[in-house]
Amino acid sequence: FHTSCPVRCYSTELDATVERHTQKLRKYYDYRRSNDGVFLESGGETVALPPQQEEERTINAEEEEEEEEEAAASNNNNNNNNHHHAWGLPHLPWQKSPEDKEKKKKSRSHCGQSHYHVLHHREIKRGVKSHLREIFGLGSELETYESESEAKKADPTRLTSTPEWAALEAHAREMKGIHLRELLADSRRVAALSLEAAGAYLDYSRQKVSEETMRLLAALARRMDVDSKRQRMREGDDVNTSERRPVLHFALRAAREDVEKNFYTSTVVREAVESAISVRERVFEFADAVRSGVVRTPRGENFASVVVVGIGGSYLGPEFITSAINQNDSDLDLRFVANVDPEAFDRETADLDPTKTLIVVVSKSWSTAETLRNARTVRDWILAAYDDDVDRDTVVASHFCACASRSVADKVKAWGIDPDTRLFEFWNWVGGRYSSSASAGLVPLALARGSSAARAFLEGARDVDKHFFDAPLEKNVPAIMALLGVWNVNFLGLGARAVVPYAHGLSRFAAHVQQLEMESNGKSVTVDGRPLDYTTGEIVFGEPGSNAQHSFFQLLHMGQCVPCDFVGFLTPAEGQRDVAGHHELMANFFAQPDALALGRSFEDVVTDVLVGASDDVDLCTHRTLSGDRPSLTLLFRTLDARAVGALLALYEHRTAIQGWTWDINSYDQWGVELGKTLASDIRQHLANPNGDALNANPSTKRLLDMYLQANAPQSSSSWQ
Ligand SMILES: O=P(O)(O)OC[C@H]1O[C@H](O)[C@H](O)[C@@H](O)[C@@H]1O
Repeated sequence: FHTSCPVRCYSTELDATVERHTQKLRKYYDYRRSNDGVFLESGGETVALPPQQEEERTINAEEEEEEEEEAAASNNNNNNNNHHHAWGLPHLPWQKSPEDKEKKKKSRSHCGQSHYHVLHHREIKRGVKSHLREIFGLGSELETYESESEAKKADPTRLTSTPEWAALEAHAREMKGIHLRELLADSRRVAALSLEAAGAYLDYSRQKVSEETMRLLAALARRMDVDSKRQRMREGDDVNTSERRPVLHFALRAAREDVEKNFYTSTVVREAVESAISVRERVFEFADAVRSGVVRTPRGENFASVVVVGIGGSYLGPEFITSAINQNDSDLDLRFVANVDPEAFDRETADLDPTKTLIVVVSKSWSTAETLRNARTVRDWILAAYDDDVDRDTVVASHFCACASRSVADKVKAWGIDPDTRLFEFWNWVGGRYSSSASAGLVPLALARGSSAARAFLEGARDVDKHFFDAPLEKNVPAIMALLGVWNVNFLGLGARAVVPYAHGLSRFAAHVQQLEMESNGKSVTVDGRPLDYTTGEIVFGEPGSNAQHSFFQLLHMGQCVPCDFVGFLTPAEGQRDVAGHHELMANFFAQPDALALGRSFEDVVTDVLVGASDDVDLCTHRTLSGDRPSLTLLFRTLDARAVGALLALYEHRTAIQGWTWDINSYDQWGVELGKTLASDIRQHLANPNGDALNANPSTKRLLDMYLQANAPQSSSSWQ
């Protein structure tokens, strides 16, 4: 309780009482309120903070802004009135009544995402209060507790209380009013807002930013100590604070030279690099032996296919990298079975010969229910294909290998896999979604595409690691991408992002980035447990271009504004000789960002009618695109293993910089645990419906009854 108590978020008058109980709690109650405002005692100094609450400030700012917008719109309306009449447009009610404004104000407080900030804050506050009541026997003192959230809001260490945050809020009001058409007309801007590093060229001139915006964002990141957090990661400190471990996935692609030349100096990192190299070499040796037929099936035949069983980080990254790197030689046929739906297994294995299939089970924890179930299904499938001529243990030992944490070696052994030869371990300093450069990604990649492709992949990632650790934030590709995300989410209110690679090989890239970012940065408390009052994380989705243009791009052009990452390649992918086809693809790649940014003005559409190119006056408003929709362009030379490694590392580091700026831990995922626990109770209930009654709400009970009825022998269930 003492070290994790979130009470320290709140101002309190409780010190005197609490001190009677424990001296240690004192540091959690260091706020004082006075009638003049809020005072924070910090290191013996008292800092006065303005009494106005942040929520009020935001609402006032928004109102001012709205009034400005209304005034601008009304001017615009007067200027354009002739158009409206000439083209028969409906009257547009620019002016809002005072009642409308009042209604809007009411509905705005605690709506959308901020409802959840308030909810989480209340949840913790309620818990803390009952904790104090039960453990410390506090009673009437808690009355004062109700008003303490004001002090919390004025905590100057909180991201939203920093002067840099306020400066960005003010700056955003200015930038919102400048259309991208105007910004893009400035020829100096492209040079200022683009850079090349580690084989990647980033153009972010189509973001709604100026050089000043970037300066302010870097200042915010520095205020949040991003530079020193990055250094702490590089030195192997426990930056994953809630799990008390370092975060060292960059060590997985380091070379010995990086240690010898003191790029990495700490003992922790040096040891990590050494362990990574030794497992990596074992992986490559094994993969080469399988591919060359030295390692064979129990019947002495060559393996023809590989089935990788894993889920989440043990699936999405490995699938992304292996499908992106296509060597087009005599590759082993590679399949992934992730979903616990039996259909996944059936579909992926229907055309495979089990006696010639090597199985790679990827699970860091070796306890993920879906993976263990699928692994059992695969084992049964293989065993069933053998007559009694080969003994069961030999079949499992020959057909299976494992990528898992060393700490679960016993469980791997119990499964029938020899931990000394067939376990390719990774360490607790590699998070699941960061394990593509660990054995989780390297075993499938080296088996399917060869060890030289896997080495090139690691080198591409290593180039980015070096750039990431060395370059200042202003010249750092992943840092710039990260801060643009913060800008869009927190200052422009754009919480989603589309990732659109113009390369068929990157079909699974968006799914990987989705997990990487959403699991890393979707958090509700700061690293030290304080409830957040700002949004973190981005809603990431995507499909490869040009397919995406024909599915969700309509909304991006005319509906909600969703910033996009466009990823493209200057030359066709390795082995692809259809250059004209690549031109066709890239014509779309270059066109879409401009269509989003520039849109199509009403005047332009009207001109079509005037010159006779179109005769449908009624469609003028339908065909107008307001533009001003931000995107960034990321270009690589060609889609090869090196570029895939670079892409992987860029997005990993982007995620880190955002997490540090948002003051959250990007390396835990407590949110996914609850669902697993509930599923476990339900699983038991489904296996034994007549056993102990399930403690569930009426809705779930009813749904389960329907389910059990439908699956009962001779079911006659109906939906009524
Ligand atoms: O590799 P495993 O231990 O099987 O974990 C597989 C996945 O399951 C979890 O639910 C996590 O949300 C993921 O981060 C993890 O990658």
